[in-house]
Amino acid sequence: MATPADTAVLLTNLGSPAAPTPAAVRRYLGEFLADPRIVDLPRWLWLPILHGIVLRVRPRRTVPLYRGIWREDGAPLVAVTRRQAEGVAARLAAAGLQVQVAVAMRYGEPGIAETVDRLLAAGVRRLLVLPLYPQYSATTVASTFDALAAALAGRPRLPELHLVAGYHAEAGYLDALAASVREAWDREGRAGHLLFSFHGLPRRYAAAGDPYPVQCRATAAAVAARLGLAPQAWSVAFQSRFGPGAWLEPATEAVLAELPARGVRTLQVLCPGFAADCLETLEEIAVRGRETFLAAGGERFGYVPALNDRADHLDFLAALCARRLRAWAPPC
Ligand SMILES: C=CC1=C(C)c2cc3[nH]c(cc4nc(cc5[nH]c(cc1n2)c(C)c5CCC(=O)O)C(CCC(=O)O)=C4C)c(C)c3C=C
Ligand SMILES: [Fe+2]
Ligand SMILES: [Fe+2]
Repeated sequence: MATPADTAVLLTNLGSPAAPTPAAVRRYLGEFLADPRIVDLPRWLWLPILHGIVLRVRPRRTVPLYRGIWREDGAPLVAVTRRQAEGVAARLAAAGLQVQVAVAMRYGEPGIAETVDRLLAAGVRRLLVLPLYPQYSATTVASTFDALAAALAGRPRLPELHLVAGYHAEAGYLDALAASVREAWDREGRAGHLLFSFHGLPRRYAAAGDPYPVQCRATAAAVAARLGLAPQAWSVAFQSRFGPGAWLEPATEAVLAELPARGVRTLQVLCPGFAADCLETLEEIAVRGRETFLAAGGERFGYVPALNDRADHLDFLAALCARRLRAWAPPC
């Protein structure tokens, strides 16, 4: 079945600074951390802290980390998302679906507003938005929706919209994760433990009804079942804690420091919540996480890369889009 050419698929992800420089990191963090979905403190309290302290201090720490992961084609997260879009576009075309596939970042470039403007100017009347966050969170998926709504505000003519609000239990996603672990086992041997590390979240967001931690645990359990892992051979932890206050536990950093004392000498870490490798995986886990585990007495540490542009990942993402597009009744 052919879908009209006035249909577009928009793949979105979080975004990265435009360059690994203090000014670019400050600009990116300023946009990111001013999002009330990310930091829900009252504006009168948070904005002076953000501008007076965080944006002065944090770039000093993270610019060198971004420099360490930067590649010829820029920030890994953005470069990988572009490759994902190319792969999804090729697969949808091969399946007979005539759609444009575009990329936008929630923070930084290319922005959601400019991308939506461009698509609408090109005649797009139906927009399928796929935020590349497998586990739903208000901080990510709902924030993407907010940006989309802002981009459309005041327009006389809105497109039809479809938002994919997570895919944590989709078989194609879980199969690709399990395959990526099996390939790591073939490459470097099977470690004594598999740690599933997800990006963390303030505990009060989960208490207010964000299903994110429940979905993270469900994803991990489903992958562990596919791999036939015994209960003691895997566990879940949450990384990338930011600021004071209680975040989801256990913290990845603490688990990495404790595992050797619990008899785990060889470890592999999988980060299923990240559709593309980024600062939080390539630096926080693959570099700093490794150091923490080895310094605590661990002997072998392996980071299993994100699904990135693996063929099975792109097959799954394209199939997900195709299913939603085909179920979308033609406009009257
Ligand atoms: C209160 C702060 C933060 C919340 C809540 C949060 C949720 C959240 N983030 C991701 C995915 C990513 N986060 C990334 C970087 C990053 N995250 C925060 C803070 C919060 N995230 C900061 C300040 C940063 C920037 C880096 C730093 O200064 O430490 C990234 C990587 C970006 C990159 O450029 O590579 C991703 C991806 C999810 C999935 C999530 C909620 C579930
Ligand atoms: Fe984050
Ligand atoms: Fe981090």
